[in-house]
Amino acid sequence: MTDPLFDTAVPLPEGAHHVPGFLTLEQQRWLVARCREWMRGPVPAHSPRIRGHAMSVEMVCLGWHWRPYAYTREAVDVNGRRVLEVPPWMGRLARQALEAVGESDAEYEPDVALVNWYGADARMGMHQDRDERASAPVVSLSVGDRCRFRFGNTENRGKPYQDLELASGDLFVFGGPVRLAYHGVVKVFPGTAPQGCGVEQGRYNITLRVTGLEG
Ligand SMILES: O=C(O)CCC(=O)C(=O)O
Ligand SMILES: [Fe+2]
Repeated sequence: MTDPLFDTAVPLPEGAHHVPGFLTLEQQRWLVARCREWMRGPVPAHSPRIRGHAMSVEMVCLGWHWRPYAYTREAVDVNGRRVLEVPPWMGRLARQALEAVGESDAEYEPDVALVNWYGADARMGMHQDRDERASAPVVSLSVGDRCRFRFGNTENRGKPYQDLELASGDLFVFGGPVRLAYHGVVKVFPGTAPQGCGVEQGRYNITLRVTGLEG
C-alpha cells in the first residue's frame, strides 16, 4: 500500500500537484475501455523508436501524433493514418483536474492526449515534455498498477528529483515554473492494480497537453 507519508514528506515544487484517487473506480474502468478502443486504431498502439531503440511503452495518440521529437496529424512512423480527435469530454476532465489542484482555467483545451501502456517491465526514462509550443500545464492520469514516478528539475536528468508513487486513479499536474521539469517512470509494480479499475496487470497513463500548434 502507498504510505501517505511517502508523498507528503517533501512538498512538490510550485506548479506540480499530485491528487491521489482523483478518478473513481467507475471512471477508471470507463477510461480503460476507451484506451483499449483507441489502441486498436485507426492508428494502432506502437512503441516509438528513439535512436533505433523501441520504447518499452506502447503508445497511442489523440489529436496529434507524437514521435521523437515532433507532432504531426498523421502517424507517419506507424501507418500514415490520421489520429483520432481529442474527445470533448477529455477537455472537461482536464479542466476538472486543474480545478482540483487549484489551477482553474476555463480556457484550458488540450489538443493532444498521449496514451501510454506499461507492461510489467516497461518504464520511461527521464525526459522533458518539450515538443509543445504552449506553456499550459500537462495533466496526467494513471490507471492500473502503481508506479514509481520520478519528478526532477528543469536543468538536467539528474538530482535533485523526488520519487513518488502514482496509483490507479491518481492525477498529476505539472505546469508553471516546473512545466519543463524532467520526469520519468522508474518502475511499475506488477499486480498492484486495485480490483475494479479495469486493468488486471499493467498501467495506463494519459497525458493531456496543449501543443500550441496549428494545422
Ligand atoms: O506514465 C507517466 O506517468 C508519465 C508519462 C510521460 O511522462 C509522458 O507520456 O510524457
Ligand atoms: Fe512526459
